[in-house]
Amino acid sequence: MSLFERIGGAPAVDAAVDIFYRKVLTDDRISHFFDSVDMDAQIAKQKAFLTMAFGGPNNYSGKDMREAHKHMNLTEEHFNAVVENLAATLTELGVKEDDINEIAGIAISVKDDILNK
Ligand code: HEM
Repeated sequence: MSLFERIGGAPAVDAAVDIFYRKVLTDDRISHFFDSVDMDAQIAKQKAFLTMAFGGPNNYSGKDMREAHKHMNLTEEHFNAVVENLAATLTELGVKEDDINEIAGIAISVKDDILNK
């Protein structure tokens, strides 16, 4: 069973991304990055991206991670804040610790791209 199926499929990813961005937008460390972002579009892209990253159906047609974040001057602290908000969201939704660790590992695997290193 894929990670996508284990955590509860599309309804679980939908719930997770909605709660995740609510947290991000109230997190002073990172909310400013989203000031002029169309959040409905962002939420849709993130749902498609995470679905693909978790081994679900691949309908992601957005930018690759390096291209998407290139001009933001993101630091390790920004990256860690995002992962923290994602892990807190998954914990709230009752996702098992092993699965959260696997998801954190996926996030870390794209870290150098996100930070443009
Ligand atoms: C594991 C880490 C991350 C993942 C998987 C991720 C994923 C994505 C995806 C899929 C997009 C849409 C790309 C597109 O427009 O086609 C995006 C855009 C964006 N990301 Fe991330 N991201 C991550 C980390 C971060 C961090 C650390 C920040 C800032 C704190 C950030 C801020 C943004 C912003 C502001 C956009 C919108 C760009 C725009 O529409 O102008 N992301 N991200």
